Amino acid sequence: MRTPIIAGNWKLHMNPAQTAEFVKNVKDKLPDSNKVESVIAAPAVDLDALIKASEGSNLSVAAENCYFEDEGAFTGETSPKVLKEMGVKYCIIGHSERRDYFHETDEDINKKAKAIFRNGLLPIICCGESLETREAGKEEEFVVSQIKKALDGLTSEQVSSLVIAYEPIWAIGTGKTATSDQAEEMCKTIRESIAKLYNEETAENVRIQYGGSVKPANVKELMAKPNIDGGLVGGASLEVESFLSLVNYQG
Ligand SMILES: O=C(CO)COP(=O)(O)O
Repeated sequence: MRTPIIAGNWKLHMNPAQTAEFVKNVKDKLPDSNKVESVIAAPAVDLDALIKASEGSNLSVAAENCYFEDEGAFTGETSPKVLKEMGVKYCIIGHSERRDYFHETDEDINKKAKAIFRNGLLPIICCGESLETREAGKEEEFVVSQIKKALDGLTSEQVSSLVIAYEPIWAIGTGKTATSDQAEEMCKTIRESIAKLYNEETAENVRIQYGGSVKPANVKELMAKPNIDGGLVGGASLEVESFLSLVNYQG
C-alpha cells in the first residue's frame, strides 16, 4: 500500500521566523504519518528553522532544490550532503520553474536524482507539459520522456522509494486545475511507463503526486483517483488552515 503524501512547496516565500510560527501552529494537528505523510518544502534559508520547529512531529522536511555535487567550487549552490546532515528527508527536483527560469535540463535533473540517492535523501521529481504541448496532443509522449531521462541509471529499488509529481505547467498558480480525470490519466500513464522501464512491482510502489492549483476544495476528488497518491501544493500550502485541511483531507 502506498502512503499518501501531501507536500507544500513554499517556493520563495516565508522567512525563518514565519516558518517557526507556521510549524508551531500545525505540528499537533497533522495526520498520523502512516495514514498521510505531511511534507513542507521550504527555501534553503528556512530549512534549519523548519527542522528545529518540526522536531518530534509528523512533518517531513523537503528542500526545493539542490546541486548534483556534494562540495566544491560551485558558488551559490546547495549541497545534498549537507541537506542530509541537517535532517532533510526529500528534495524536489525538476520543478518547471527551475527548468524555465534557471535552465535546468533533463540531464541535470538525472544527475541531481543520483546525488540525492547517494546522500540518503529521496527525490520528488517533477514533470509536466506546457499548454502548447497539450494542445498539440503530445503531452503523454513529452512527460514519459521527461520521466525516462530523469530516472536513467536508477535501480528499481531507488525508483520504488521516490516520488514523482505530475504538474502540468498550465495549471500552476493559474487557478486552473487539471480535471481529476486529466490528472488521473497522466498519473496512470506515468505508472505504466515505470512498469515498462522497470517492472510491475516498482510501478506499484512509486508514489505519484498531482500538482497545479490543488486546494482544500478539490483535494478529496483528486485523492480519490487510483493513481494519484498525493499533492504538491504551492499557494494553498502557505496558510495554516488551508495546509491543515489539505493534509487532513481524509477527515
Ligand atoms: O507548482 C506547484 C507546486 O510545486 C503548484 O503551485 P500552485 O498550487 O500554486 O498552483
